[in-house]
Amino acid sequence: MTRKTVRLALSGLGAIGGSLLRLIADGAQGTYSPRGTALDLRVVAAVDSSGAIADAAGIDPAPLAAHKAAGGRAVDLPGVTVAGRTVADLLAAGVEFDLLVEAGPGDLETGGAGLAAVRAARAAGLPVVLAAKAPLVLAWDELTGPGPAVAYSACVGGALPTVTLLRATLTSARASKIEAALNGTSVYVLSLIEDGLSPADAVARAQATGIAEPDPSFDLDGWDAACKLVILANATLGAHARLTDVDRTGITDVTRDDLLRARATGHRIVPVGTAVPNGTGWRLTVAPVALPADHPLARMDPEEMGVVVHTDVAGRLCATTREPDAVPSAAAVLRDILTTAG
Ligand SMILES: NC(=O)C1=CN([C@@H]2O[C@H](COP(=O)(O)OP(=O)(O)OC[C@H]3O[C@@H](n4cnc5c(N)ncnc54)[C@H](O)[C@@H]3O)[C@@H](O)[C@H]2O)C=CC1
Ligand SMILES: N[C@@H](CC=O)C(=O)O
Repeated sequence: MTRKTVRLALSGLGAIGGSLLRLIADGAQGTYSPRGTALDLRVVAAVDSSGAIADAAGIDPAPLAAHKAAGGRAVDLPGVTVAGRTVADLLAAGVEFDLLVEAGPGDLETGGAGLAAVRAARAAGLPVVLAAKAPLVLAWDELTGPGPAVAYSACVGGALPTVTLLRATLTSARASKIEAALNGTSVYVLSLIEDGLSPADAVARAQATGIAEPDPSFDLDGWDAACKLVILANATLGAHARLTDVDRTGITDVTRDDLLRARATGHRIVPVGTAVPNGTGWRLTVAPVALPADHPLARMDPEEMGVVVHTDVAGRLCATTREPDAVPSAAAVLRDILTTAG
């Protein structure tokens, strides 16, 4: 069996980055890639809002995760070299790595530090695994065009391999509609409000799980769902969509009375991203929708996300995933690392 060391740079050390570090510490080393190579994953660089750190011998992932979980700054971790503030600084300082994982906050205006990090890595010939969606949504053609690989399965429904599933299905069938409830925070928050929690308490509970965005309005106003719909539509329908193409309504105006009234008439209000053909392309919408109780997305439990694809000849395909915290998305990042580097 071939063994290969993969040197990782990890940008973003929060819920996703921390969970990934713990997965690596718990035994991802030696994990077999899809091509059968045994991979030894070594974190040689890490970046958070305090700056960039490096150690060519490897930064022990468990102490780094514990340091961050305790509120520490990366640059204060004992025994590492501080090498500037960004991924570009790491590269300029001669820090060598094989793959960048981008798990920092998203900036939907400019792409922010995340997009800059991805561009720096690719300019250096390095592949990238994304948890952050903003770089992909803003620079779709660039990041999916020629150049080093960019893997992004964690961006579109956590551990649920939505893109793989839809691409396989649509090889021999045409989609007449896609329905995607892929913002876990909105699904969870609406369920808690229906159970009687105040909106503020419901959001606080979602934040405590680690699934909410650093700024939860990114979830509640439908931005995260819109990003996921754009990525899904571009990756599987060839939609060439941008964020501005999505007709977006968040969940903040949905009240407990609305939720209970829907229940009383045999419905459930679910935040859904929908893609339907509009003659020339695809009409993309994100909105809370009252679905009949027997609809697959109405049957989800509060911690589930799901996707439904209606086709001409392959029937109606549904898939759901239960993700109570950020670990399944970190597992999706790990899956992309193994697939990309193995
Ligand atoms: N939490 C989840 O379940 C999922 C999150 N994502 C995406 O992954 C990304 C990270 O999410 P979380 O870990 O939940 O966020 P988080 O808020 O828990 O962590 C963000 C991390 O980024 C760091 N950071 C801030 N500014 C930075 C900069 N300029 N350069 C590098 N790092 C910087 C922070 O110090 C923190 O360590 C987001 O883009 C999110 O949309 C994707 C799938 C699931
Ligand atoms: N904030 C997101 C996390 C994953 O993308 C969500 O709630 O689904």
